[in-house]
Amino acid sequence: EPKPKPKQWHLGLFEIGKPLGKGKFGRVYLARERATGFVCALKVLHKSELAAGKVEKQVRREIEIQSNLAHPGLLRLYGHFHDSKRIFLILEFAGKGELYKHLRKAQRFSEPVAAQYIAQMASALKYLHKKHVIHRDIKPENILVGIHGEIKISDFGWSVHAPNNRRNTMCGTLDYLPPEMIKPSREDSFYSEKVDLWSLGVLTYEFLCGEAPFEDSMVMTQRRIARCEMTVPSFVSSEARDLIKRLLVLDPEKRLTLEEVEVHPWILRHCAKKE
Ligand SMILES: Cn1ncc2ncnc(NCCc3cnc(NC(=O)Nc4cccc(C(F)(F)F)c4)s3)c21
Repeated sequence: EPKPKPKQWHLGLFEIGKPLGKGKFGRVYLARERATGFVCALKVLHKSELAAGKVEKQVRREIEIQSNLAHPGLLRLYGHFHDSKRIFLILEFAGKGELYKHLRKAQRFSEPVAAQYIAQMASALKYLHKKHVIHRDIKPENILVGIHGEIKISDFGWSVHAPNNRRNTMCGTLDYLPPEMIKPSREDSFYSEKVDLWSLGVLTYEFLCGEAPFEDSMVMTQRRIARCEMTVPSFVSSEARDLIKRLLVLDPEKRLTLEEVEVHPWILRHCAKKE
């Protein structure tokens, strides 16, 4: 049936609350829709900054991609609107904020906690990949925590439809990028959803060790990723080590599938589904 006509959102509909964080492109505020009391997060982007960063079309793509997604493990984008100078993203509010802050505070997560988070990531990524969307920017900074401690993958600014050989100038940390995105074997090389599986491996390592496996200088990081050179500390259990090793595989096709992640012994041991 025809999609209901989206409401005409505008800033006056919201009461703006405390700042929740600031990213590279603008700030996020707690907000409440006056008419309904509905609490959300409002991300304010300045058109001039987006133009300067040449990322307007990425924001448009994010809005388009996100408007078709609805999963508890993905932070919802409910709508957007703009005025002369700014674009506003109306986002689901994640009550427990940014996961990376919890990780830095705890230094590293216990194996049961890390396994629960990775299982939730796998479930959310399964939904995303079924929609042929690759996130491409899975890292602690892009994961939020809901009021019940559940994870929410957020910021689809770098997501694309698979398969994709778009070679955007990636900005920010290389730590999470798979080899095929750092040094595509051939000019027209395509990469697939498998890039998110590599990042899931990096995330598992960082949850358990408190730092990324290939952290190093820019050049060294690229070389270590390309050669998959990393060592897993001895305090990491052999089952967790096995999962990391089966995700951080150079050949994308040889990485575990999300289904295999969900039934990996390390995941099953810590996330026994309540029968
Ligand atoms: C901190 N915090 N605490 C609680 C909480 N609850 C909800 N949200 C929070 N924070 C906002 C999380 C985001 C979700 N979606 C985003 N999307 C985006 O920022 N897109 C975007 C912008 C500019 C440029 C580009 C581009 F094109 F360059 F990629 C892409 S940011 C919260």
